Amino acid sequence: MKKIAVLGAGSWGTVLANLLFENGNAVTLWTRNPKQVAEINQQHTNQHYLPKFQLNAKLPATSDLTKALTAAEVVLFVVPTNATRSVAKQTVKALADLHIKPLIVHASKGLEQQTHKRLSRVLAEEIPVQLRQAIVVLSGPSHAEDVAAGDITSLTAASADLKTAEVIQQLFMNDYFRVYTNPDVVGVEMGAALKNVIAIGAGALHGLGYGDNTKAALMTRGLAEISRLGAAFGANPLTFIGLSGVGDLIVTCTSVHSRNWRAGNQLGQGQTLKTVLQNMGMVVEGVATTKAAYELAQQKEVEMPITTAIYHVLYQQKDIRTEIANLMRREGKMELA
Ligand SMILES: NC(=O)C1=CN([C@@H]2O[C@H](COP(=O)(O)OP(=O)(O)OC[C@H]3O[C@@H](n4cnc5c(N)ncnc54)[C@H](O)[C@@H]3O)[C@@H](O)[C@H]2O)C=CC1
Ligand SMILES: O=C(CO)COP(=O)(O)O
Repeated sequence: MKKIAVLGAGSWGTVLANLLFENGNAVTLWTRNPKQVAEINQQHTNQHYLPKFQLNAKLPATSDLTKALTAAEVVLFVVPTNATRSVAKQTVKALADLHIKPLIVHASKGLEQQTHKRLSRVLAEEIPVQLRQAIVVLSGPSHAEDVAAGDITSLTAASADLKTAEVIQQLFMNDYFRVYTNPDVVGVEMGAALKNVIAIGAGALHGLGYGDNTKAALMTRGLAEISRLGAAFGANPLTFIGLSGVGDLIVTCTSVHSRNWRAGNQLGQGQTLKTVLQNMGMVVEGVATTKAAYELAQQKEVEMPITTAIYHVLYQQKDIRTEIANLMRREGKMELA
């Protein structure tokens, strides 16, 4: 049993907080939105992010960060990628004032827009080592809606410090939630971030009316790109055939729960990116990560034709069908090169 602060009450933070609570931990869920706090504490629901889900009536929420962090042994960050640095900055003073040195975990999936950094690096930069223990990344194929329904789910806890990853593994495991460990933090975070880009592509193909062959081709060649860029940053290529690679790619490219897939689907049906993002009401991580991935690929001279095509559509208003045609007209290649 541990004292845990979960920071972020979107769909994923809410479900993870509930799961950790029902696993017997003392959990406090933090959100900046006082109305959401009142709803969680009084109705035990979070209608905007998780319609129909009834939370454990004893799970407490607060908008007071210091209160959430009091005596915390584990702090779980689950805010969108581009909010992680600012939330980490806010925790630092509280950690110092409270004289605590918790384990740090994050379960978000993206590359920071301005710096293109992975989130474990962002957290390591913002939270000094004297205020924290090791950092663990929790990732894998896991839509909040399915976990809320008790669907069997497997994830990976990645850390350079495997002993700490094992602590986190034990905290989350139960009859429907199985966690593996992995020392390859780079591979796990790159797989998690980059699959969102390919999921936008998979949704777009669906919206345009393409069939299963096309989607399988996109996912497979998308995985080749993810692996190439990840390897250029030192990832173990085998990580990409694991839960945070192909596993998460499959679920995000095929599930109607995926915000990235749904955004792509609507783009494929002819809606503008602006309208799609306005109507989603939740984070679509793949949009910012597409730009980061495109720029990293240029920097590292890694070939990422699908990511480049998606970048053209999202950031240069190029036509999706023309981009698909251009991809198909490239010269023939060796598959494993
Ligand atoms: N929803 C899911 O099924 C899964 C989501 N994830 C990842 O978890 C992360 C969070 O996703 P969701 O919970 O789905 O997002 P969401 O869009 O459902 O909710 C985001 C939450 O963060 C809060 N927030 C946004 N900006 C903030 C800021 N600047 N400061 C403080 N709080 C802020 C919002 O108020 C909201 O409570 C993302 O990186 C996503 O890729 C990972 C696995 C599954
Ligand atoms: O990461 C996820 C599932 O593993 C969630 O994907 P979306 O952000 O596309 O909903």
